[in-house]
Amino acid sequence: MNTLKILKPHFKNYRKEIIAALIAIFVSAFATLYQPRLLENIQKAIMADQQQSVVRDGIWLIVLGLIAIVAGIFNVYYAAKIAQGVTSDLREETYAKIQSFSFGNIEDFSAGSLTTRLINDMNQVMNMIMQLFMQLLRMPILMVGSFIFCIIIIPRYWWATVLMVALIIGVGAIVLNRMNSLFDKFQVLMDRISGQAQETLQGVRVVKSFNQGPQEIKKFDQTSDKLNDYNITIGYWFSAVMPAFSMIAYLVITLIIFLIGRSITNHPTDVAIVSPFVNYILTLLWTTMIAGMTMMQFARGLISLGRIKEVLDTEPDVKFNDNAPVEKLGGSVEFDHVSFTYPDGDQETLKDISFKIPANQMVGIVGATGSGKSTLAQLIARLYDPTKGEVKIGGHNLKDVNEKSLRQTVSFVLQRAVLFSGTIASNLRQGKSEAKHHELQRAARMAQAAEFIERYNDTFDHEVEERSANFSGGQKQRLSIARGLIAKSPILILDDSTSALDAESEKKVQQALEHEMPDTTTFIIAEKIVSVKNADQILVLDDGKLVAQGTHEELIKTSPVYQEIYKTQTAKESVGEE
Ligand SMILES: Nc1ncnc2c1ncn2[C@@H]1O[C@H](COP(=O)(O)OP(=O)(O)OP(=O)(O)O)[C@@H](O)[C@H]1O
Repeated sequence: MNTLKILKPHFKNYRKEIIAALIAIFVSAFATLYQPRLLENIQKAIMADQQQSVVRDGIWLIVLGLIAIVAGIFNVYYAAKIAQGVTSDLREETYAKIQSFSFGNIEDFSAGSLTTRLINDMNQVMNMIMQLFMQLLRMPILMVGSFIFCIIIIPRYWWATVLMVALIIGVGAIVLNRMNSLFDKFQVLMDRISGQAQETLQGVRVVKSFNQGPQEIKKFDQTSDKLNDYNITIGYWFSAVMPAFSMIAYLVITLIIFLIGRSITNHPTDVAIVSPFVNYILTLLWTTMIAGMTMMQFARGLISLGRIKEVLDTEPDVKFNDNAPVEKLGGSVEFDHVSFTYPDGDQETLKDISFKIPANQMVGIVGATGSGKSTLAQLIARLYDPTKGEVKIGGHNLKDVNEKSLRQTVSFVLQRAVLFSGTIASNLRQGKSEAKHHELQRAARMAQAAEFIERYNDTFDHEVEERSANFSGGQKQRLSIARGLIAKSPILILDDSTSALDAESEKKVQQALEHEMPDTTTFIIAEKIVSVKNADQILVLDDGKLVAQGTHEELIKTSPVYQEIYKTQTAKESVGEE
């Protein structure tokens, strides 16, 4: 029930709709309940030959029927409005929360799981709210009402009604219990099958190029078959339980008719109560069944709501200081005894790193694969916080700054170029929303992207398809570099961002950075030393430690790690040349 609390603030926005839905529930329930009573009156009036009463109650019967229909329509309308509105607000709240998450938070949940929660779980919650305002509140009224009327109509046989309710609840509880465990397993398999489909479709190129299609189909089929088995078992239970409930109800009805038949000479008007009694008993039967099914759906909705609550209850593990002024922080970068362990890691990825970089320098970061280069860069952009030590930009500890200040100061071009569906312009403007056309042109020219953009008839308005499937790896990298350059931030990080560029283009990008952005501190993470040879200084990482710092000329003389990397790379190149 604690879980339901997260809906409370959202329900407050739909007070009027909730009141309207509740009124509709009461009206439709009352109208439904009172119709058999009118039927009883009509039958009694017919038996007593009271023509006027027959007409009057007949008209009332029709009016009540119409009221029930109209109230039912209103009920569905308002229930849908509340369910859709509340879910949409909750989805927006959850999405905003996810946006505040650090990389670490997102990795903890996994991006796939967060997507499932935002879409599948939200749908379950929507159904749950819809059921709450359509069935869950209406069914108890109808159940209690028809139970009471059953007893009022034939008080001397009250025990028959009680017997039926007891039997139905008993059988229902056994089935509900069994169904719940089946639904749990069903849900787990559903998650698995959607995960499998998502993974395979996202990696469709790998699947096809390694001819993994048949294996993937087999894996998918296995899960799908299991899902089918559960579906069939659930179907069996359903197909057995409905007739069982009906059988119980009809046994009770037969019993009552038998008992009434036996005493009809003493109570001749009892003929008129048979049909309303049957009506109430059947209402009691179907409302109990619907209540049971609704409760099952509600339970599934609660599980989904719990999964959403987990997201909302998670505190972002990187918190910014909203009270600090929004300003550009300056271009100097300092690491003061920084160590870092990934949230799910068991050993330090960065170990006691200290360095100071003055503003406007070009800095290379080199080291073997896995030595911690990207991790170090991510700490400058505060995608993670150091486990020990401090990272400072322009003399400010990053823990004390406003998020806007940091984003205005640091532009990060990631190792894997990611573009969003839209246009080339909309992607570049993610770096600076108000960028003018000439600024787009300038950034594209510096990133060596202008040439291929100009070839499109619609240039910067050219469409970027979903997952940027209509661009080559090199084109994506150039566009993502242009996006990083557009804001002219004081600090620019290029994390192996030129790896898909040919040597000539890479050189041109670097020259453009040097000449056109002299007021920028640029970090270039590179696999190849040749990419950073001209940097003002180079940081050399080895197994998470900063083992050397200096210019290429200095390092080639003093750093064994650097010499080793350089030797291997030049040896490879000369073998390649031969
Ligand atoms: N998100 C993560 N969670 C846990 N461990 C990680 C994560 N990202 C990287 N690591 C680990 O941290 C270490 C350093 O990774 P990092 O990406 O910083 O290296 P790198 O020097 O940039 O490598 P490369 O040159 O291959 O890009 C690696 O051992 C890697 O397995």
